[in-house]
Amino acid sequence: KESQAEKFLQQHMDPDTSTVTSSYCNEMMKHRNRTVGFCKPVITFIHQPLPDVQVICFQGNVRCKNGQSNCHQSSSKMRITDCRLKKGSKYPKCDYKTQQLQKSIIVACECVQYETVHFDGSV
Ligand SMILES: Nc1ncnc2c1ncn2[C@@H]1O[C@H](C(=O)NS(=O)(=O)C[C@H]2[C@@H](O)[C@H](n3ccc(=O)[nH]c3=O)O[C@@H]2CO)[C@@H](O)[C@H]1O
Repeated sequence: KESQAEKFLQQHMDPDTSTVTSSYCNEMMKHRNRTVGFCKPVITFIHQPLPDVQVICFQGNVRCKNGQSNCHQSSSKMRITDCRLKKGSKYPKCDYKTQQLQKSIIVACECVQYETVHFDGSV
């Protein structure tokens, strides 16, 4: 069974892509088998080297959306792509809008290895 940290990498990391095409999200959601069983409403992919993301666990500590206090906000903007489910798309035809952005991101970190385990949002 993959750990939360491995799941985060699988679900959110794409360091090798710098610019995306309009079909990026639909392709990624298929390749990363993120559309198993239902269409996830929002998924963000991060186009930064892994160390740039792991260091966020040592940056601004902020409250998570779920009230936990182990979220951290990146002190610099990150190159990301937001994939948002288009209205009216029905599983298994999950149709996503691709939006490339540069924003500060908020992730949750596990205190043990200080690994990113959850994407909380971007601001
Ligand atoms: N503080 C914590 N500390 C430790 N663990 C924590 C904590 N909080 C949750 N987990 C765990 O994380 C796991 C998980 O997958 N949570 S998830 O909410 O579904 C992820 C969201 C995110 O993937 C995506 N999204 C959302 C916005 C956006 O801009 N971009 C974007 O991609 O949508 C999803 C739903 O919002 C789950 O096991 C939960 O228990």
